[in-house]
Amino acid sequence: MESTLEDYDISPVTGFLPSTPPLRRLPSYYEPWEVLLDNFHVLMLAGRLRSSINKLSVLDTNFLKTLAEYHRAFLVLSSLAHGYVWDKFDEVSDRLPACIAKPWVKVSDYLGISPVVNHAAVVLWNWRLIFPDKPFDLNNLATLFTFSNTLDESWFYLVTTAIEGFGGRALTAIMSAIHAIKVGNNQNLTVALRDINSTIVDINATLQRMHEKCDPYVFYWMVRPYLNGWENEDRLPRGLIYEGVDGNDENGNPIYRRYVGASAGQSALIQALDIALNIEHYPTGVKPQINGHCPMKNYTSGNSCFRFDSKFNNNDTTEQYSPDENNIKLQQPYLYKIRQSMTGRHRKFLEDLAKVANIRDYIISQMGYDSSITASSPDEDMEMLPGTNEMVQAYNECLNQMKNFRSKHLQLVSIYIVIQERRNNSGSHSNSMYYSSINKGNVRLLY
Ligand code: HEM
Repeated sequence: MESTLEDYDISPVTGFLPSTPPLRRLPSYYEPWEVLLDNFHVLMLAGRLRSSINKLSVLDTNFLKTLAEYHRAFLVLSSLAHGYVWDKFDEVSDRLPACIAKPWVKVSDYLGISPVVNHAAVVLWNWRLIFPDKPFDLNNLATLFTFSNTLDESWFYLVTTAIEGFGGRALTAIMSAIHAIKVGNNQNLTVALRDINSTIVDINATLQRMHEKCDPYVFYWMVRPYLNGWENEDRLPRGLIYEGVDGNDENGNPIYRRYVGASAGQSALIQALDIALNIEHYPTGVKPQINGHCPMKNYTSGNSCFRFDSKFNNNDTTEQYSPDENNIKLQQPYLYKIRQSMTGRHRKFLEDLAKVANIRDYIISQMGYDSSITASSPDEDMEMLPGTNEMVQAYNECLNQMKNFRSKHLQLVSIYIVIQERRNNSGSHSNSMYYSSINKGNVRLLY
């Protein structure tokens, strides 16, 4: 791994969030974008968002200088692009004009992400402190932009932003755990594990607050449609044309791009915790062939699950600590795919972390456990380690809290998606042309 968290654009205080609040306005050259965003909701209501965007000239991204400016530009362009494509009062557009598409692709390339709305745009780079002199806290956060102009949408993002805010503590503790292992200090490892545990406890308590101010109806019908991408999307079966970017194929037909939209599954923080604790995701139906189990997390049509890598109980430490990249890639396309929506530096952090994350392996080797403890247990989501040793207990507590996270999250999926979807299927929204057309009976995997 590179030496410090900062090398990966990670703050030891704010984690994957920028260390200072995101920029609220781009330099004056980009005022035409900003003015459109200022007027986003009124223009959409007046049926003039698309025509106003069509009138923009193509601006040069070379005037963007700082990382904060790139983040802001990505948020602005993503918002305008998704407003343009999914305009609530118009037919879906399968083409994005060059004035948005060209700079958006350039900004995305710079950041190492796909040109489609993502977790980084709406969560990591979309907040401000209401009282700048007061601490970062859910009760002191506001969003910079929402598609639906509702408080519910703001709350939906801000709960997730607040969760990301625990990243500084979590990642610092993960790094200390890895260091403690390197120097063989079990006491420090135990302390670090307790710190990791306490951040997951805080994450879970914050996740629970989603219900407070985000109405499932508003989320499902008014927010989620804008967070759609253009992959496996009924209304954009071929994807989206980024005009002025890709040109035509050999037959003279325009080239389409396909990307999935935003999901907090793109949170590098949750993946970092999984990696550090040796919890791994597998998509539905792709159970690993090695021993261990893969309990299905029932996200209706889009199941996602996690398990431990059971290679850990091998005394050959070289094997233990060097995951087989090909094996992982084959088994975890889901995990790798959503990483395309993380910035290049954050993605690199997860890759490097996976190479050195060995907490579970280390504890097992210290405790002298034999291979029988890796046997899968069909009734358990997470395989706790046996024994009352305080280091083992501290590790097991982390697992317990991750289990709690998944269980609380599953409840959110049920309330905010599955139940809403059922209502849709039962026809309770059938009087709305718009709403009934946006989801034709499919439960989308992403928000
Ligand atoms: C109303 C709130 C939420 C809903 C309806 C929701 C829905 C979903 C759905 C449908 C998935 C499966 C698609 C996918 O795997 O990308 C998913 C995955 C995921 N979501 Fe959420 N989510 C919500 C809030 C959150 C929050 C606040 C977080 C915190 C960071 C989060 C973290 C994750 C993670 C890490 C995954 C990947 C699967 C996993 O690790 O278990 N979600 N979410």
